Amino acid sequence: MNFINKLNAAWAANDSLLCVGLDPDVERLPAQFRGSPDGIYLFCKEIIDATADLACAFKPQIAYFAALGAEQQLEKICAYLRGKHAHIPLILDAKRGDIGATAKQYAREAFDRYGADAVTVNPYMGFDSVEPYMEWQDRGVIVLCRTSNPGGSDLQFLEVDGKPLYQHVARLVADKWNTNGQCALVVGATFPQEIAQVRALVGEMPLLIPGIGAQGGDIEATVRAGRTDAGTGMMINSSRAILYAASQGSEDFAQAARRVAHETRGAINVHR
Ligand SMILES: O=C(O)c1cc(=O)[nH]c(=O)n1[C@@H]1O[C@H](COP(=O)(O)O)[C@@H](O)[C@H]1O
Repeated sequence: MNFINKLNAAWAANDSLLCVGLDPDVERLPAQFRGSPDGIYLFCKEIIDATADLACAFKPQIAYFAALGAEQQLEKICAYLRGKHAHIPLILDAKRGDIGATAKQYAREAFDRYGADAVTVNPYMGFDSVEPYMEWQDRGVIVLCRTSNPGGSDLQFLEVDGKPLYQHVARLVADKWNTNGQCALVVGATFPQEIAQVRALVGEMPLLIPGIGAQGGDIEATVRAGRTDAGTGMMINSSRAILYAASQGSEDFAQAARRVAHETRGAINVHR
């Protein structure tokens, strides 16, 4: 099943637009996982099992693994997801962007090494830097458009031909790059007005929307701006607010993650 079909199926099966982000910061892991050679994997595995029926996608962020030389644990997490929760899309958050020959290697990393259903990429270097990912026609290519961070405005808000740059990215991806129907866009929950602008430009294209939870994005405004007529169209990501939901020592971390994931899915669904 290709990425878009798998996403549609997961939206329906779990009645969820919530993407659970896997950003395992060793400093914040419960004590039993710190210092253990497989600790990151084991922590993420418990989070995954605690939230798999509440999520429409899982999104591991590669930097948390690469910084520690812990790619083998990421490989194990991806293999576990593909085996035990094969119906939930696996998005590798890598935000790659490079010349075509190098992009091909990044695509092999995301799709062959980690077996991801989709990967995040940066459009700054243009179509030939994104095209290599599209050779994997059954996978998703999720292009940064209007990112959630304040500094995203430095470039993405620059006016070009009377429109902010992020709108050109949205149009370019929707009208030209998405030849195989496998693209999605990243738009931050911290900018609901821009989510609405992007939705108006790209029709039903799925949007990956990080920025609720730890970054403070407004769930109601996000959902109202980004939903499609079918009440779907979004992968609304939360990472730290779910991973580190347990208050110091007083609550089991996996139960706390489940509680917050459940509340977040509910808060999203109220406005769909
Ligand atoms: O591509 C992303 O996932 C992404 C894009 C963006 O504009 N903003 C953003 O926060 N992200 C990622 O989404 C996650 C947000 O994490 P929390 O703020 O902890 O929910 C991190 O893994 C970020 O790298």
